[in-house]
Amino acid sequence: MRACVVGAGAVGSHIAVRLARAGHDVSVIARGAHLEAIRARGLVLQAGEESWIAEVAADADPSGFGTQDLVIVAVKSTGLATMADMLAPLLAPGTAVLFPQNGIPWWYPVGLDDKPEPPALDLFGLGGKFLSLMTPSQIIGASIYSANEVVEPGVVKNNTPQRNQLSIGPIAPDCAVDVAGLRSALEEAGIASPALDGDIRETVWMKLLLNMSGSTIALATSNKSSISRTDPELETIYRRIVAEGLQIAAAHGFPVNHLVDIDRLVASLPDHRPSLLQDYEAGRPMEIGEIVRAPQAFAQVAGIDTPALDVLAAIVTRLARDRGLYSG
Ligand SMILES: NC(=O)C1=CN([C@@H]2O[C@H](COP(=O)(O)OP(=O)(O)OC[C@H]3O[C@@H](n4cnc5c(N)ncnc54)[C@H](OP(=O)(O)O)[C@@H]3O)[C@@H](O)[C@H]2O)C=CC1
Ligand SMILES: CC(C)(CO)C(=O)C(=O)O
Repeated sequence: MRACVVGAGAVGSHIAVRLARAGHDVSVIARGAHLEAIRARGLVLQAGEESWIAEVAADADPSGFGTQDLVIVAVKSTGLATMADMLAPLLAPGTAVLFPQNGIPWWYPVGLDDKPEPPALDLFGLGGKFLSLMTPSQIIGASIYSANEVVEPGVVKNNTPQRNQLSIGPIAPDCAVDVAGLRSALEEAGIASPALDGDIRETVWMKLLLNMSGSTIALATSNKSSISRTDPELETIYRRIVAEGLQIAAAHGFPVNHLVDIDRLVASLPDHRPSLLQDYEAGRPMEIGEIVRAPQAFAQVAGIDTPALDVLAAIVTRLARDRGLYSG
């Protein structure tokens, strides 16, 4: 398979190295010192006791890579608009395009069946750009559980070597992608990708439960996600926000309570600085809109009170605005 990872940072580099190790023809789009290091020394993945180097083609400009079987758009949601302008040379009518962002994704309303109308979020405006480049039948929705960090240019550390899961699914009924084949390729590369019973949006909501709670608490307190496990008072807040998230998801047609074991969620909170905190500390634009404000907006249109989320949202939005990292 010819695969290009567009925006090979923490998550994208992890996937790129694993796919390359599994024998796929992988290229990456990166920039700055990270790009220079990949070109000079290869892309390094450290996972537990293991360390691998993948010699992947790397560039800041995708136009030389040609069309692909798979494009993984692994930038933050905040980088999607710019990246959309660069994607065309990679795309053929049969290219599968996978979006593994955290939070409510831009494609949420595309192909949504008879579920309640979502709120009108600015991020849904990205549909105009992407759907001029590809059809919904090419798009693979995704939700990723895999904790990664670029620890130095060219080197990515995986903080959850025991659990790396990329759940994927079509966003629309007329999907033209061999999703089962793609899942097998991911599994063979060492990334779990279980078959899903329901709509990929269900999985997106289940992941969002973790980020709207654990990532915001970690950001507000400058701690790893595990602080919501080791500090009893924060654990209480974490549980309240997850409960609120479950109500929001159910009100929007995704009742996932029976799939969520809150004690297991608490027990598995990773020793990892969540990407939201990584961005804050590095002074990069933050996914406050997608991870924090979006679930609030979904709650509002459904008439659901979210007192715990609202407190955290006010604090982390203030933090992000004060550093100019969120302007919504
Ligand atoms: N990190 C994690 O552990 C997890 C992250 N996620 C989600 O995955 C998504 C990706 O996150 P993550 O991997 O952490 O993000 P990163 O910021 O680490 O990676 C994105 C990469 O894309 C690069 N990039 C952005 N725009 C361009 C451009 N125009 N040209 C070339 N390169 C570009 C960035 O470069 P630069 O650094 O120069 O901006 C960066 O290297 C997010 O939605 C995140 O929430 C989900 C689960 C876990
Ligand atoms: C908490 C975690 C690692 C789960 O994948 C995550 O989503 C993030 O760092 O943004």
